[in-house]
Amino acid sequence: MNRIDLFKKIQDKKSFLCVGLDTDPSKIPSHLLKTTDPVFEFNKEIIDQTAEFAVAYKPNIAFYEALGPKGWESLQKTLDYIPKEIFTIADAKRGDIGNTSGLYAKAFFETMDFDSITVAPYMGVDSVKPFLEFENKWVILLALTSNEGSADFQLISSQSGKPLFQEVLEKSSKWGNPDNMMYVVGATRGEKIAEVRKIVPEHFFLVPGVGAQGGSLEDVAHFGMNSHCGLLVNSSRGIIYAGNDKDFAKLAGLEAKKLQLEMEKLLSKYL
Ligand SMILES: O=c1ccn([C@@H]2O[C@H](COP(=O)(O)O)[C@@H](O)[C@H]2O)c(=O)[nH]1
Repeated sequence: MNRIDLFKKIQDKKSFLCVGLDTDPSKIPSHLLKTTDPVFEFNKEIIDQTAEFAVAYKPNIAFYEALGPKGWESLQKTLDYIPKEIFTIADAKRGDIGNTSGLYAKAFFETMDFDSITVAPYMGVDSVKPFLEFENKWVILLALTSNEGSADFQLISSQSGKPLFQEVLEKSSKWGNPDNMMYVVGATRGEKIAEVRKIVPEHFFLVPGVGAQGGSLEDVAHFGMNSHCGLLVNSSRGIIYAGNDKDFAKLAGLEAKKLQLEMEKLLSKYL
């Protein structure tokens, strides 16, 4: 899916919602625990109830790999179940020396058919480029993350006097282009989102941190939206754990709808 297709989906659905599939077995409602694959059954019901409101799904890979081979199987089944027109993100935060990155890319883009993967920029150009060699696939590079610890490195001044996240954006935006690279920018970063937008006006941002982490959707749109929307805003726990009984998926659908309606208003306000 290219940037224009993604924008079209956003316009059609009046939504830039990404639903995070951070499926924790300890939070799965008890009636599903007797099925052969509770993680997949949970995801399936969540997808059924939220697909109408979402333009992307983001399974966080940690939740699946922690379960061993069975977890990878649940992940693959989940990926296969997501409707083909919805953008998929492997939130894996990979990146290593070139030949190893190449195999991470093969794992997520070929063995599994994700549209995109999150990548850490710390090891530099040769760790990121192998992911960019896959046609119609996207790298989503960590730029300014939503967690408190992001200040430890991302906000410190580099040799040039600029904060490190600015160096990451300026340098990495030359490795790819707005049609194969996005950036992770936390919803908790407020006005700093505008600083990121100034450096990379055309790129999409994947924005985690609304919902459970308390980031403001209004601020994200105000500081981050561009003429193609340029935003995929993720909520994981706030949606998928809206309920914990037999009606969990219905409640998740209602949460997704609530966010979609807010997004619809923001799209007509800023576009
Ligand atoms: O800066 C970042 C980068 C990634 N994440 C991930 O997004 C989701 C957020 O989950 P919520 O439950 O909506 O808080 C989760 O998978 C994180 O690992 C992030 O939060 N911040």
